[in-house]
Amino acid sequence: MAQRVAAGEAPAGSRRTSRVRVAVRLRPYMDAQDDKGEGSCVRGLGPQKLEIINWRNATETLQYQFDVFHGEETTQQEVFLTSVKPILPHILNGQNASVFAYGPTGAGKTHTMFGSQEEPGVIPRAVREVFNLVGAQEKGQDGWEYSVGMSYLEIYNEKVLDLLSPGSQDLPIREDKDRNILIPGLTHTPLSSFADFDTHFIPASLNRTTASTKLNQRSSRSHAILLIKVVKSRRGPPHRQQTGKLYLVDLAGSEDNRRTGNQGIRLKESGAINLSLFTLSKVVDALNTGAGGRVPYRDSKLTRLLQDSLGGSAHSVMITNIAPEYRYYFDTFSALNFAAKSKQIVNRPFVKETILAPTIAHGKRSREEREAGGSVEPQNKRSKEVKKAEQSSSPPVHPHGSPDSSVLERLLALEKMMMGSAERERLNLLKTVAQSRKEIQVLKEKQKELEDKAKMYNNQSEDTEKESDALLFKTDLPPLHRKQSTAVRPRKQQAVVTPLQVSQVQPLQQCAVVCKPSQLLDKKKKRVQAEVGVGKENGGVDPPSAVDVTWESHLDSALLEQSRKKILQTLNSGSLKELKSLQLIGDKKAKLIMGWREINGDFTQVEDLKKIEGVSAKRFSSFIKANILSSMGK
Ligand SMILES: Nc1ncnc2c1ncn2[C@@H]1O[C@H](COP(=O)(O)OP(=O)(O)OP(=O)(O)O)[C@@H](O)[C@H]1O
Repeated sequence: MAQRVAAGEAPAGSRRTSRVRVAVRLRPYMDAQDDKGEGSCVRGLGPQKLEIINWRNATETLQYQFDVFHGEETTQQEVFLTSVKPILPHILNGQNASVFAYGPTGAGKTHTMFGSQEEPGVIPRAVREVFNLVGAQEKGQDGWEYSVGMSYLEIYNEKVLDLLSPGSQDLPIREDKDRNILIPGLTHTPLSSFADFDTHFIPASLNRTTASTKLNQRSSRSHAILLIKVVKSRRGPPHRQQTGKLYLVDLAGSEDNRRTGNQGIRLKESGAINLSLFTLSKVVDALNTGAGGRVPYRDSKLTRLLQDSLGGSAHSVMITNIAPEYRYYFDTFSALNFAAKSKQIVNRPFVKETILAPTIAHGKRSREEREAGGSVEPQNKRSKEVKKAEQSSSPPVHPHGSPDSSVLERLLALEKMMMGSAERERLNLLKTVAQSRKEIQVLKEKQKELEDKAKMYNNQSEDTEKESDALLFKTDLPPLHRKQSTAVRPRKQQAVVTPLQVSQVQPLQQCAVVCKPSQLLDKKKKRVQAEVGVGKENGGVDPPSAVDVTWESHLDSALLEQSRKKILQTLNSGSLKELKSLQLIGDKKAKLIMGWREINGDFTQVEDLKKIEGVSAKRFSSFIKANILSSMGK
């Protein structure tokens, strides 16, 4: 039976909760994945750093730092040597370890973990190394006897299935008194050598659930978990035994169902996949921020199973796989935010450098050119274009080439969801009354600014509009940029470069909230506001000020704002009981809110409540009125 190393035998400091080491691997750019020929949206900056274009502003990049960054040209051998080999000796000392590949579908997880005959991945290399280490110990006659064995399972739709015994039922996960995680009924096969491992592993891998999705012909629909157990027994008395476990995990892809084209069974599968990955992200976050709070291992089968090999005294490495093509932008951005808890915005026209020189993206530049870091275009032409692009101010990137407001909405929600607990606490503090008042003051000023600009905009003649369009189209930018320039021209009016972390306060959106009826825009202004993207930023939801405000007009705008914030706070962090304490929210609605929150993260604004099943616009109006009035004691 698995027995973890006694405290006295563990190397000093190993009983601390370990951080999960995070490596990022960028797979090579593939023409076939880039039908628009847009090039890469992400690139490496060194052994730990990379940058991705900022979706809010194409003239900026977001830089991330990780424990290790494996660039496009990194070999399987290098990934293994840097990220995996160093943790393997711990298995022979009765400690646990886990290596898991995370990332969007099609980004290279299976390649990293399994590889191919010619380029074997982490799994075959790690198992071979375990046998090498055991062999070396036995040769050294250290007084211990070693035995190696394997189990192999998949978690599919939250069911634990034995890959060494296909057709088996969902297996239970248990914990013994020493907090070891056990799976009664799971096949354990003793192994005598690496060749022996291969004969069991290869056919069992074919039992894994895969399917073809729009993004990957052979997409893994389950989390595949290989367990290698090393049991070490003392030859002579006193007879003691230590067990070390190594989990090698190829996670199913994190995915956006709109892109994968998933429906029916595929949609159900990805619901389960995304939920367990979301829990994994919470676990990794809790371990790495060391907040000392509850680590939510029990919230999914995947994290429950990995509980004794993730955090605690275990050694864990997460290899986040990402793809460079623009069509993966949203997934790459999500994966990076999952993996890193900090990032930096840098003013740097990444897109211009990449896209204006298509030969770079297609890998056709000579080695000298790459090493020199120069572009194939004449320097003066490039710098002119860069300048033009900078002047066109803050065009947001439209990942996957479509200016879809729902994608923007999801990016905003994602940023919010990915924030670490320290930032959450900071935000909670921000929500004190004093702070709120200050914010409202700023927002009022911005509101005035917006109105002035809307006025100015209206005064512009059609001719001027045409003229400026012509100017924008005169640039030599490729189609993507022209499209962006047109689509986002009105955003010039809010070209504020803010760190992503403060995106909680969205000036335009909040301006709408503090509007008084007397300040309401007339029809023409509303049209302009729609053009400047107020509705889009809010995911197409009407700004509340533009709907029913008659009763609100009698109330102090600061108090109104405060009440809305309070309601939003309850929606985002309230328990079932607290949610039910809201007016017009019963047990069913409270549960639906909790479910929505679990899948989509925080509500960005109270209007998001309309996305909950059964909450019509009318019902929402009654809800907001009842709750605001009740919070004011009227
Ligand atoms: N580093 C790499 N070098 C060369 N080819 C790669 C690399 N990474 C991935 N590929 C190729 O990209 C394609 C997709 O990779 P893979 O199947 O490993 O993705 P995945 O993340 O496991 O996807 P899914 O989650 O859908 O299973 C495969 O054809 C694979 O061979």
